[in-house]
Amino acid sequence: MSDQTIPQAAAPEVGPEGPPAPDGPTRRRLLGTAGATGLVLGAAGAAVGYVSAPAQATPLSSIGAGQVPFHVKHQPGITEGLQARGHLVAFDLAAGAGRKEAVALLRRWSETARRLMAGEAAPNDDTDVARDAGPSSLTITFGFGNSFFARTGLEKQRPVALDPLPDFSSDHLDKARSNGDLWVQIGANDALVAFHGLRAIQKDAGSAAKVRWQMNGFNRTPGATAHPMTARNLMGQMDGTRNPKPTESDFDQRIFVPASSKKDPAWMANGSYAVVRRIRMLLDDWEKLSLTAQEQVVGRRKANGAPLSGGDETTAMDLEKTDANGDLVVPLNAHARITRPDQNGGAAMLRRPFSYHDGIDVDGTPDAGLLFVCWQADPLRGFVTVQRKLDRGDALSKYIRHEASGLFAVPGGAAQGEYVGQALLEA
Ligand SMILES: C=CC1=C(C)c2cc3[nH]c(cc4nc(cc5[nH]c(cc1n2)c(C)c5CCC(=O)O)C(CCC(=O)O)=C4C)c(C)c3C=C
Ligand SMILES: [Fe+2]
Repeated sequence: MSDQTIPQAAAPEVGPEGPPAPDGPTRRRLLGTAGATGLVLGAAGAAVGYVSAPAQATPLSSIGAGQVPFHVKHQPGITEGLQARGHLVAFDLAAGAGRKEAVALLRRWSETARRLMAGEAAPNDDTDVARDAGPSSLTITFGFGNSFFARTGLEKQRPVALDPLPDFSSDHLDKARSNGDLWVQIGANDALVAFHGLRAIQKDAGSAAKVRWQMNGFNRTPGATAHPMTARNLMGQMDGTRNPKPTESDFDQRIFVPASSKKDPAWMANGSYAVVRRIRMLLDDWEKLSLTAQEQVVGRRKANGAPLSGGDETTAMDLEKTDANGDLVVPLNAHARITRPDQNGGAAMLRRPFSYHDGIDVDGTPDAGLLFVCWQADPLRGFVTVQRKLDRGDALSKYIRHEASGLFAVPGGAAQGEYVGQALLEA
């Protein structure tokens, strides 16, 4: 199994003629051809309807061609750059389904994920939704919730780290949209490719599992701005500046379970724990604040993400700096101050969220915010430690509401010929 060293999804090597094919063009090559050619012809010939694609190969655009490998040390969808579109979906095993059905399901899901991530058709009944696109950096990531283990008779394999998250005073959680036996995260840089993945995963579930909840999210399209590495959230802030970087020496130790872990079961080696929170943003209240007030809430400049103590986005925050009146320039309750690892006993997590917008309530309030997904080797030391601190006095808390929650054990990536979770299910 190869090491996963791809901070951004890589485009496959596709020459002007497409990838070499031993016995004629591959399906993906044809898909790319049809997509690109159809686009050009479609613009010119809209009045005469669709034109069938000629057989010459035309390379996919760089976004369509982005491909993330499936058989890697850590599951895909954790360290890759943010994707433009995301779907989160949780399933509960059906009544009467147990370990045997779970094995078959994870086998089906893994094969579907492997194929779709390579830009191939789904194994059964492909819906053709992504026919004209490449893999568009599709990732499909699988996790297990606390309730999965009793359902499958695998209680002894349940990680202690999956103990339910504590209640936080600011929680407004909807139980029906929280947790679940199984969790799947689907991300891609194209909305149709992502939906295609979601539909295939749902169809694969068949009678073995039923959807418990499902959420849709989005991020900026790659290449759409001059600051490709730091995205903005729906409050307009640069969000992700201080994320741990794969190049840092302690990155793996903070984000992934080591094979030598004494507190995690062996099947979690190279895995990670995902905390998922649907956090609504109270945008009407937030947008009434002046720019200065918004910056005081976060502790960073809105325009460029620089700390209020000065410099640019990457400048270290000076926590002690005072203004002419002797007041701290980064307020004591500023979000970016109190979430820092050095204020939380070293607690760190990799935040990899999607924004969401689920329409407008009857009173005109947007149902919009953040599908906050964070990754860590230990959720108690990571998310829980920081959220407890935020619960005690985060200036941002007046403007957000946690509405749903999930905690999932995400095993390491599947080796060639294996399926995700095999080490657990065949333990
Ligand atoms: C419990 C963990 C966290 C929750 C929940 C959370 C919600 C949340 N955050 C923002 C906006 C920003 N967060 C920023 C930094 C930041 N946030 C957390 C943790 C949670 N945030 C951490 C660990 C950090 C990094 C701290 C550090 O290492 O210094 C920032 C600043 C820029 C950045 O570093 O990303 C912003 C902006 C929102 C809007 C939100 C809920 C909707
Ligand atoms: Fe934050």
